[in-house]
Amino acid sequence: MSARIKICGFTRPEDALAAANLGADAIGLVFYDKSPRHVDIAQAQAIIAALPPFVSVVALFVNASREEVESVLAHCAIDVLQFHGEESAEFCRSFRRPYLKAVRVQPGTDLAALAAQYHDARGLLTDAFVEGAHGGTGKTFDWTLIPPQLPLPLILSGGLDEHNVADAVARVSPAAVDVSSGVESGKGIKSPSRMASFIAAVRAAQHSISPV
Ligand SMILES: O=C(O)c1ccccc1NCC(=O)[C@H](O)[C@H](O)COP(=O)(O)O
Repeated sequence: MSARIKICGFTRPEDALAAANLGADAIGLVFYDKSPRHVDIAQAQAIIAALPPFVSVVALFVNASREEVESVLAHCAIDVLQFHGEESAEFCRSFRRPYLKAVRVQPGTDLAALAAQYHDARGLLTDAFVEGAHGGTGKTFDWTLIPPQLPLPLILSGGLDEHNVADAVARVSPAAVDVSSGVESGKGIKSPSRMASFIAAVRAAQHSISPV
């Protein structure tokens, strides 16, 4: 299986279209108003409208209320929910949509227990633990903290870029990789050349692992 690629934190339709044309499988929209990559519903609708078919749209929340999540679902064509805060499994599954649970990994994080807790998630997204931040930090974490066999698909995230993603794919064999800062020219502004280099690095790493 080739690693799928999600690029997160779009604020402009043209960047999302460029990502899709370069081969990204999914784009992420941040509905968290403390993020520099935050989008409102109107911005999200414009970004989604720019996408070609078969690119998944992931809506990201940090400890949002039920009403906030439902409002986004009512107004935007969202394929997958991504929860980046302390949301319970019961809350995550209550929307009856595919969801990802993000986990900020540090020594002592029990990923196997979290995979059991969020067993109906489409995947566990592992991100770096940075005090006071919920994501989008551009920081990596110690990938050896990831157990070799998790019962959920692993989406590797946190500080990935065009220089380290091939090594990450070779070491961790994730089901997917997720990137935000590492393909930007500024907060929320995605660089087409960095996105192209990132995607090429993932594909090259995959090819060297399984050439056919
Ligand atoms: O992107 C943000 O600003 C953000 C803020 C709060 C919670 C999550 C956020 N992003 C979530 C993502 O999926 C990022 O892609 C992930 O954290 C990795 O970010 P980076 O290390 O910058 O590649």
